[in-house]
Amino acid sequence: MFRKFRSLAEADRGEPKHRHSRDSVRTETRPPAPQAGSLPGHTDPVAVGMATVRSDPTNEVLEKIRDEVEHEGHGASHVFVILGASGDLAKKKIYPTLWWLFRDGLLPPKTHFIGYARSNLTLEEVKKSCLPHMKAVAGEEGKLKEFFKLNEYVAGSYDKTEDFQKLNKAIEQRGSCNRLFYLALPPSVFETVTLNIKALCMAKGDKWTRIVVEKPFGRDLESSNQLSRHLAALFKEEELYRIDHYLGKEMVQNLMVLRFGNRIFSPIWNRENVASIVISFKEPFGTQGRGGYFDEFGILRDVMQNHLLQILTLVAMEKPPSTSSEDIRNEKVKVLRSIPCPSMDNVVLGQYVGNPHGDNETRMGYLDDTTVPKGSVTPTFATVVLYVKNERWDGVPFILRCGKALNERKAEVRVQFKDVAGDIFPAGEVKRNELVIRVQPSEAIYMKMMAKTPGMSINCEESELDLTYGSRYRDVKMPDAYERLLLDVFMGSQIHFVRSDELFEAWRIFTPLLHYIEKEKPKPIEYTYGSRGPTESDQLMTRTGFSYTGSYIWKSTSTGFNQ
Ligand SMILES: NC(=O)C1=CN([C@@H]2O[C@H](COP(=O)(O)OP(=O)(O)OC[C@H]3O[C@@H](n4cnc5c(N)ncnc54)[C@H](OP(=O)(O)O)[C@@H]3O)[C@@H](O)[C@H]2O)C=CC1
Ligand SMILES: O=C1O[C@H](COP(=O)(O)O)[C@@H](O)[C@H](O)[C@H]1O
Repeated sequence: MFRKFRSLAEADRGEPKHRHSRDSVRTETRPPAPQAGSLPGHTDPVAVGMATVRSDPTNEVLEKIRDEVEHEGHGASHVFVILGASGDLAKKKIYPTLWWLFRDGLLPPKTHFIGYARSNLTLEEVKKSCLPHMKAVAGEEGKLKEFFKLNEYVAGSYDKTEDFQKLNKAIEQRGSCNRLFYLALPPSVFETVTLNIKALCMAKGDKWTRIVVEKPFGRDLESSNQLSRHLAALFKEEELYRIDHYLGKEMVQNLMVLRFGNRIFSPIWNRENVASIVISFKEPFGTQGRGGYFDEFGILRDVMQNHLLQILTLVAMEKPPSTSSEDIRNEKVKVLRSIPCPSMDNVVLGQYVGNPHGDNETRMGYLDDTTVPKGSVTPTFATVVLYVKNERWDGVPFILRCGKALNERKAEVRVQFKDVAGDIFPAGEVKRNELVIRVQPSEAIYMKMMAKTPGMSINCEESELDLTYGSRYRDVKMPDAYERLLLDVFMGSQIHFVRSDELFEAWRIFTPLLHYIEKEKPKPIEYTYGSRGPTESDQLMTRTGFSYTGSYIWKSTSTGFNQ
């Protein structure tokens, strides 16, 4: 009755050959409930099957998980502490995510939530600020009330011992419990907060503590290493969960299955066949008053060094021996270690200016944002071409592109294949194949390919094999990236979290470029709000191996697709 599926915990233990149905997991081969204090690799009954929860059109899996949570929960209490509870991330992402997980019965029973921040707030005030983002609907009032009943708010500084003693007391009120600390905090208080957690708030006895860390993980190699050393002195690597929320996105997670679950791609996934790989991130809005934060980091640190580079590793890595987090992350690190720092010739930096013909918002350039320092040269757009110097990829450009205030919202991976050798068709008729994995919006995988024009003609035309999720998986509700990732933290799976050596390599690749920008302050190329970015970016892409013909026309036949 229930679909056969593997839980993330099973995957993380690297058990490729087990294909238990949910029932068999429960009745026959289910691993023992984790002992309190267990760390990654041990199955948490709560999380079993979470990867497919929202994919089941009939919600049977969801029901089943609820049932298991209720009847087979191993009994430990959990306290989830949100440090920085008064902030933007907490109200827009963390509280809403916890609410959705709670609402769907996916959290362990006896989970409590403690918000902690300097502001003197009441729980009622925290609730008021989060509610608009929680998307609760009519009929959920009772459940919502239950959720907030499990919440409390503690006001305290980020550096005083007595405040963390107070926090610890609040946690202890919940009895002996596993503790999760989510650091939704500015980097400036990171060190003092973690020192205080370690000194005063760790779980006792057989219970575990997990620390979830949000980016930025430093601002260059040196500062990141310093932070890593600091954290390593306090916590074990398996206690640290460095979030890159792109690793929680459906299509990013799908890369593994697409690549290693299909025979068809593996033989062509190499330098013999691939001309270029473009990994893009586009946003149609500017800094929207967040310019103060953004200006300190710029688009390279904000998006490219983390999200796009993480995607690159999943596209380029060799097949790991198993699906365990360590095996996967070992392969990702190998890819990063094969990437030399980019040369300035292979970099285009841009900054948006207002569109004089636009509306109020789009008329504003980056420098018109009052929170941005005057004359800032911080890039809001970047294209950087990287090369993976290994046997599989040597010479293939990995073109990373990201920008704010562009013409559309889009994140995608575009694998462009080489021209057909010995072409027998009229010159220019046959275009390159492309495999496009659209991460957002409206998830899709499509292969652009040549086909005979239907009918009496014998011409070739561009067409596609199209897996549009909106029509193929019409009733599926995709979980938000944070939902998957927070559940992973509860279950102790680190597959979708960044390990410290990955972080080291990511900063190694980008630090010389970042330092060059800081020192030399090259003026970024202006591009208009709402455009595709600087034309110099297209030129760089063409020069390094991407070919754009502009001839492809997509005809949507799907009713489920709404772009
Ligand atoms: N299942 C589905 O939902 C499917 C949807 N489609 C849709 O069809 C449309 C076209 O498909 P797409 O694959 O993008 O094909 P296109 O050939 O239109 O675009 C290919 C690539 O070329 C880039 N590009 C666009 N204009 C230029 C230019 N002037 N110079 C250089 N590069 C350029 C685009 O980048 P840039 O981002 O900069 O514009 C894009 O990366 C898209 O909206 C796509 O989402 C297609 C197939 C299936
Ligand atoms: O990490 C970040 O990501 C968001 C984009 O996330 P998405 O899930 O909406 O694609 C970006 O807006 C922000 O600047 C950056 O810090």
